[in-house]
Amino acid sequence: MAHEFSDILYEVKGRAAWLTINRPKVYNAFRGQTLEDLIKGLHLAWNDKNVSSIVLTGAGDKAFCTGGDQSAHEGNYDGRGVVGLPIDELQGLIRDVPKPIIARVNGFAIGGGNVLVTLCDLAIAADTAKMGQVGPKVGSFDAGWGTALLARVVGEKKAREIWYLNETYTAQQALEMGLVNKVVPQAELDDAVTKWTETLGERSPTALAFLKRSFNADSDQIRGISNLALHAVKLYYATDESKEGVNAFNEKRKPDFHKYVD
Ligand SMILES: CC(C)(COP(=O)(O)OP(=O)(O)OC[C@H]1O[C@@H](n2cnc3c(N)ncnc32)[C@H](O)[C@@H]1OP(=O)(O)O)[C@@H](O)C(=O)NCCC(=O)NCCSC(=O)c1cc(O)c2ccccc2c1O
Repeated sequence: MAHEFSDILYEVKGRAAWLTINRPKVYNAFRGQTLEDLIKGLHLAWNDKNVSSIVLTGAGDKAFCTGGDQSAHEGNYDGRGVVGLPIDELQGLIRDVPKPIIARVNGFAIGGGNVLVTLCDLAIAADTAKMGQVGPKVGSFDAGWGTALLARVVGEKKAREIWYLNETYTAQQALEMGLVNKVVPQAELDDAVTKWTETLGERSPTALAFLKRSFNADSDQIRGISNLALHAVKLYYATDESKEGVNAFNEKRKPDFHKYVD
């Protein structure tokens, strides 16, 4: 059965559903509709008995996902939900789908894109991929999954460095800090991902589902911090300080936050 989406591609290959964010002109940044499509696609994959694992990726070779679409961000984003994006629903769903989700990191994974990698069960990166957080540079923050779960994955000092300094890390550095499981040459990315989806297709789905739930149970209180932080971000987005970050990115200049120091 063909499924119509505007912002993603949905394809079942073997026993895996591949969800590809298809907005290469904005480096696969997401707007409200992109998240609606991803949510629908994940539900499709969850309910498809032929699907035993899910691949999340971005179109082209430049970007996996660069987070919220800054051109669709005027105080709030352009969709539904607390900040105009059903981001809490998508992030929760990535954890709730009882099937392993592999991030196929084909390029930049920045901001909310990096949070998606953090949330996925597994991640394989092309050697050309680059990862990082930009929140304090662009007037945003994704606290909860973006911070507390990241700290579990890479360690607290590293997570603080990533969020405070906003450097861009290579795929090899991401591997060393435990943010991705494997790095392969870009030309071998699809083969590496397919090999893992084939292996997962041979494993007991019920055992995998129990394992995923058990890993989740240990960190699920972070969901509460995420929900709380989303409301904090909504208040922050209404400030001139946050708007300076968004405007600076869209105007391709450095932000000037000096006057906001308390
Ligand atoms: C990814 C980059 C580091 C690439 O830099 P580079 O210099 O190589 O290229 P350009 O900057 O010129 O980008 C090329 C091209 O793509 C457009 N683009 C890139 N990212 C975005 C984006 N996110 N939105 C819109 N457009 C984007 C860029 O404008 C260029 O277009 P041209 O037409 O001019 O060619 C660098 O681009 C970068 O740092 N991008 C990320 C910018 C960003 O601000 N991302 C959002 C961060 S905030 C966020 O993601 C976020 C998401 C959430 O879901 C949240 C949920 C809850 C709370 C907070 C959240 C949150 O903060």
